[in-house]
Amino acid sequence: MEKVANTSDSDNNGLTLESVRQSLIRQEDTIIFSLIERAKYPFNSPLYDHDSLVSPSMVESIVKDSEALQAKFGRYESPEENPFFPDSLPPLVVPPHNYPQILHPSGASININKTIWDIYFKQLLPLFVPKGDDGNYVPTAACDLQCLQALSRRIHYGKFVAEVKFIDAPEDYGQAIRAQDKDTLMKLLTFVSVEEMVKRRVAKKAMIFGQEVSLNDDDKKGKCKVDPSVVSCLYDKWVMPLTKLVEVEYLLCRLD
Ligand SMILES: C=C(O[C@@H]1C=C(C(=O)O)C=C[C@H]1O)C(=O)O
Repeated sequence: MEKVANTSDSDNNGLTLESVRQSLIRQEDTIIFSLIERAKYPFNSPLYDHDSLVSPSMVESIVKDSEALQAKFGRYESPEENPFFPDSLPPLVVPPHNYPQILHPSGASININKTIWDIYFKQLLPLFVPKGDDGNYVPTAACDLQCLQALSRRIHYGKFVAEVKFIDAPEDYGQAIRAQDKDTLMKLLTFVSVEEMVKRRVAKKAMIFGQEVSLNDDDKKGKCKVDPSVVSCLYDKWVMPLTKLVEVEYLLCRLD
């Protein structure tokens, strides 16, 4: 009988490295459109102020309450979704959807949203929104929520990437996992040429999605709504390294 070269189709509900990469490419659109939407508003610092050490900021309350509402209707039943405030989420009010169990159970609970939250507000936001305060706090927070959820979904999708890579080469990965060797795992899962393509593609998408569209061809194109080099830098410095961190964390407990 002929040997099947790639076992991932049968083992993983049709998920392959190619299909997870296609999903990451589509998620780039969501991330870039959500950044463009957030860039409509200035920084709006009152959203992020704490009155005291104990009381939450406005954005924290809005994200927390939005997550609670979405949890009731099953958002976090999906293995692709991870909450920023996982404690005390309300129970489901709808029947659970039976998502296929693709991920290894111990890796499924990895959640690095605290890191994503800090990077988004402290480092990323000041890079692409103008300074100022226009009072549109709730629409601005709604955009922050969109950006956070899109970034979180993309970065935690590293679990699926890691799963298909493991299934495709269980011996190579198995050895490094048993040795709990993070450096070797990082080397095995890294594809520099893919990362270079991602950086170039997201810059190009930012340029195309963020341009002014006019019916008059003679109109001068204004500047992009989000600087393409900021998007490429976001992927280079944070999105891809964090995705790989999730991949390593997932693999470390893949044989538990
Ligand atoms: C996601 C993958 O794993 C790694 C992370 C990448 C990313 O976050 O875009 C790209 C290439 C790999 O170094 C992949 O192989 O596609």
